[in-house]
Amino acid sequence: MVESDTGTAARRILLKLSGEALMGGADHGIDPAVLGRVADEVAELAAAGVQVGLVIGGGNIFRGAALAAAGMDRVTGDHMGMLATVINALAMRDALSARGLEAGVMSAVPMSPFSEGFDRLRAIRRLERGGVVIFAAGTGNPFFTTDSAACLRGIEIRADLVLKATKVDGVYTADPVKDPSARRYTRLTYDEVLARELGVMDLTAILLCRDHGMPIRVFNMNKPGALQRAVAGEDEGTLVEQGVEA
Ligand SMILES: Nc1ncnc2c1ncn2[C@@H]1O[C@H](COP(=O)(O)OP(=O)(O)OP(=O)(O)O)[C@@H](O)[C@H]1O
Ligand SMILES: O=c1ccn([C@@H]2O[C@H](COP(=O)(O)O)[C@@H](O)[C@H]2O)c(=O)[nH]1
Repeated sequence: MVESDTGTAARRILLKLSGEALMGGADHGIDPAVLGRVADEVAELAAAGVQVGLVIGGGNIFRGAALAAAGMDRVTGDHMGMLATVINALAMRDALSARGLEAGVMSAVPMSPFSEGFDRLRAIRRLERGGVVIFAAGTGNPFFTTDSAACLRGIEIRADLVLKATKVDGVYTADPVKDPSARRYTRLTYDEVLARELGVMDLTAILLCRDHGMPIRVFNMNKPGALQRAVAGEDEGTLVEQGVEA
């Protein structure tokens, strides 16, 4: 367990990693240095007794909406996007296994022999004995995203919180990549994110967390130590939860 005197330390987390962030400086694919650094951080958490479930996006390979905008059938595009998340999950399993962790991929769609199928109780048992579970293929359904999959799996495995690791420092008044004058929130309620349509996560995911009281912390995965601080309950990025005014 990671200790903190500034907040509640999480015992079990669902960590959502942006696929796009895995590209590093490239314009697609997986940068082995970024993959290795993230795997090191996950291994550090596991060694400290934190139970880690992972969901990785697919934006470094394919996104269904982008494929549809280029003329492809949307459902086929989403299937390709879900397959992209499986590729990322396999890469992460390899990196975690190389660090001595018991790491398994559980796919939302049958993918034998590449991956096991999703099994909630088996996932919880693996987490309880110190293993890491990577939930792949999103929710298994088109028209969803891996943000929703992360919140769904987080709720299913009874995680203490969902951590969204992304390329920006938290949730802002507007997309900070497009608007340099955007200001970061420290805390927000689910309803504030929904009412202000803050685009860092899809709103379906926020609704799901609101309905099940699952807190979400958004933080920058490229900031050294940010993951550890987020798990320790320290003031890092933006916390989205019930009933706390901004
Ligand atoms: N209000 C906002 N606050 C913060 N970020 C925002 C906001 N609106 C839009 N964004 C953008 O949302 C992005 C979140 O992207 P991220 O790559 O983490 O998500 P993803 O689409 O879930 O993952 P993937 O890269 O795998 O598709 C940020 O990089 C940021 O540019
Ligand atoms: O439940 C899901 C999750 C994802 N998809 C498709 O995969 C890509 C990649 O996921 P990101 O969250 O964008 O990283 C997504 O764009 C969808 O096309 C899905 O269909 N269902």
